Amino acid sequence: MQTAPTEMTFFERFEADILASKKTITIRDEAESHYKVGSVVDVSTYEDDRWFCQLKILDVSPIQFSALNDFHAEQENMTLDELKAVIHDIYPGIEQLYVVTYQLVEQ
Ligand SMILES: CC(=O)Nc1ccn([C@@H]2O[C@H](CO)[C@@H](O)[C@H]2O)c(=O)n1
Repeated sequence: MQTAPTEMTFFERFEADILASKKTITIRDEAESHYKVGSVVDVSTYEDDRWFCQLKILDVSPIQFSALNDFHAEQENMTLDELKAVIHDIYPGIEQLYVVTYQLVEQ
Protein backbone atom coordinates (compact mmCIF):
# COMPACT_ATOMS: atom_id res chain seq x y z
CA MET A 1 0.00 0.00 0.00
CA GLN A 2 1.40 3.29 -1.09
CA THR A 3 1.24 6.48 0.99
CA ALA A 4 -0.40 9.39 -0.81
CA PRO A 5 2.16 12.04 -1.80
CA THR A 6 2.02 15.47 -0.17
CA GLU A 7 4.21 17.26 -2.71
CA MET A 8 4.00 17.98 -6.43
CA THR A 9 6.45 19.60 -8.83
CA PHE A 10 5.77 21.60 -11.98
CA PHE A 11 8.07 22.98 -14.62
CA GLU A 12 8.49 26.63 -13.68
CA ARG A 13 7.13 27.81 -17.02
CA PHE A 14 3.67 26.81 -15.69
CA GLU A 15 3.96 28.67 -12.37
CA ALA A 16 2.24 31.90 -13.48
CA ASP A 17 -0.75 30.07 -14.99
CA ILE A 18 -1.18 27.96 -11.85
CA LEU A 19 -1.04 31.02 -9.57
CA ALA A 20 -3.60 32.79 -11.82
CA SER A 21 -5.88 29.69 -11.73
CA LYS A 22 -5.66 29.52 -15.53
CA LYS A 23 -4.22 26.01 -15.34
CA THR A 24 -6.45 23.83 -13.19
CA ILE A 25 -5.38 20.30 -14.16
CA THR A 26 -2.18 18.39 -14.68
CA ILE A 27 -1.81 15.15 -16.57
CA ARG A 28 0.57 12.62 -15.07
CA ASP A 29 1.61 9.01 -15.47
CA GLU A 30 0.76 6.12 -13.15
CA ALA A 31 3.75 6.82 -10.88
CA GLU A 32 2.39 10.32 -10.16
CA SER A 33 -1.29 9.41 -9.94
CA HIS A 34 -1.54 8.47 -6.27
CA TYR A 35 -2.75 11.81 -4.93
CA LYS A 36 -5.57 11.64 -2.40
CA VAL A 37 -8.73 13.56 -3.27
CA GLY A 38 -9.29 16.27 -0.66
CA SER A 39 -5.63 16.47 0.35
CA VAL A 40 -3.55 19.65 0.12
CA VAL A 41 -0.12 19.34 -1.48
CA ASP A 42 2.90 21.62 -1.42
CA VAL A 43 3.95 22.68 -4.90
CA SER A 44 7.51 23.48 -5.99
CA THR A 45 9.34 24.10 -9.23
CA TYR A 46 10.96 21.07 -10.77
CA GLU A 47 14.08 23.00 -11.75
CA ASP A 48 15.16 24.40 -8.38
CA ASP A 49 12.67 22.93 -5.91
CA ARG A 50 11.35 26.40 -5.03
CA TRP A 51 7.99 26.22 -3.17
CA PHE A 52 5.36 28.46 -4.76
CA CYS A 53 1.88 27.40 -3.63
CA GLN A 54 -0.43 24.79 -2.22
CA LEU A 55 -3.04 22.95 -4.27
CA LYS A 56 -6.10 21.07 -3.08
CA ILE A 57 -6.62 17.84 -5.02
CA LEU A 58 -10.20 17.72 -6.32
CA ASP A 59 -10.13 14.64 -8.54
CA VAL A 60 -7.83 12.01 -10.06
CA SER A 61 -9.21 10.22 -13.13
CA PRO A 62 -7.64 7.90 -15.70
CA ILE A 63 -7.42 9.16 -19.28
CA GLN A 64 -5.96 7.61 -22.41
CA PHE A 65 -3.57 9.85 -24.36
CA SER A 66 -5.73 9.27 -27.44
CA ALA A 67 -8.83 10.52 -25.56
CA LEU A 68 -7.41 13.94 -24.66
CA ASN A 69 -9.74 16.64 -25.96
CA ASP A 70 -10.23 20.40 -26.16
CA PHE A 71 -11.71 20.54 -22.66
CA HIS A 72 -8.48 19.14 -21.19
CA ALA A 73 -6.50 21.65 -23.25
CA GLU A 74 -8.70 24.52 -22.06
CA GLN A 75 -8.07 23.52 -18.44
CA GLU A 76 -4.32 23.53 -19.22
CA ASN A 77 -4.59 26.98 -20.85
CA MET A 78 -3.17 25.47 -24.07
CA THR A 79 -4.37 24.28 -27.43
CA LEU A 80 -4.90 20.54 -27.77
CA ASP A 81 -1.92 20.31 -30.13
CA GLU A 82 0.30 22.10 -27.60
CA LEU A 83 -0.92 19.86 -24.77
CA LYS A 84 -0.28 16.68 -26.74
CA ALA A 85 3.21 17.88 -27.68
CA VAL A 86 4.03 18.73 -24.03
CA ILE A 87 2.80 15.36 -22.78
CA HIS A 88 4.58 13.54 -25.56
CA ASP A 89 7.84 15.24 -24.47
CA ILE A 90 7.38 14.40 -20.78
CA TYR A 91 5.84 10.92 -21.13
CA PRO A 92 6.87 9.58 -24.55
CA GLY A 93 4.86 6.59 -25.66
CA ILE A 94 2.71 6.42 -22.50
CA GLU A 95 -0.97 5.86 -23.34
CA GLN A 96 -2.35 5.45 -19.79
CA LEU A 97 -2.38 8.82 -18.06
CA TYR A 98 -4.27 10.45 -15.19
CA VAL A 99 -5.96 13.85 -15.00
CA VAL A 100 -5.33 15.46 -11.63
CA THR A 101 -7.79 18.32 -11.04
CA TYR A 102 -6.86 20.84 -8.39
CA GLN A 103 -7.75 24.19 -6.85
CA LEU A 104 -5.32 26.85 -5.75
CA VAL A 105 -5.22 27.29 -1.97
CA GLU A 106 -5.10 31.03 -1.33
CA GLN A 107 -2.38 31.75 1.25
C1 LIG B 1 7.98 18.52 -13.22
C2 LIG B 1 7.47 17.15 -13.11
O1 LIG B 1 7.94 16.42 -12.28
N1 LIG B 1 6.49 16.72 -13.94
C3 LIG B 1 5.59 17.47 -14.65
C4 LIG B 1 4.64 16.80 -15.41
C5 LIG B 1 3.70 17.51 -16.06
N2 LIG B 1 3.70 18.87 -15.98
C6 LIG B 1 2.65 19.63 -16.68
O2 LIG B 1 1.37 19.06 -16.49
C7 LIG B 1 0.62 19.16 -17.69
C8 LIG B 1 0.27 17.85 -18.30
O3 LIG B 1 1.29 16.96 -18.24
C9 LIG B 1 1.41 19.96 -18.61
O4 LIG B 1 1.08 21.28 -18.36
C10 LIG B 1 2.81 19.59 -18.14
O5 LIG B 1 3.76 20.44 -18.55
C11 LIG B 1 4.64 19.55 -15.23
O6 LIG B 1 4.65 20.79 -15.14
N3 LIG B 1 5.57 18.83 -14.57
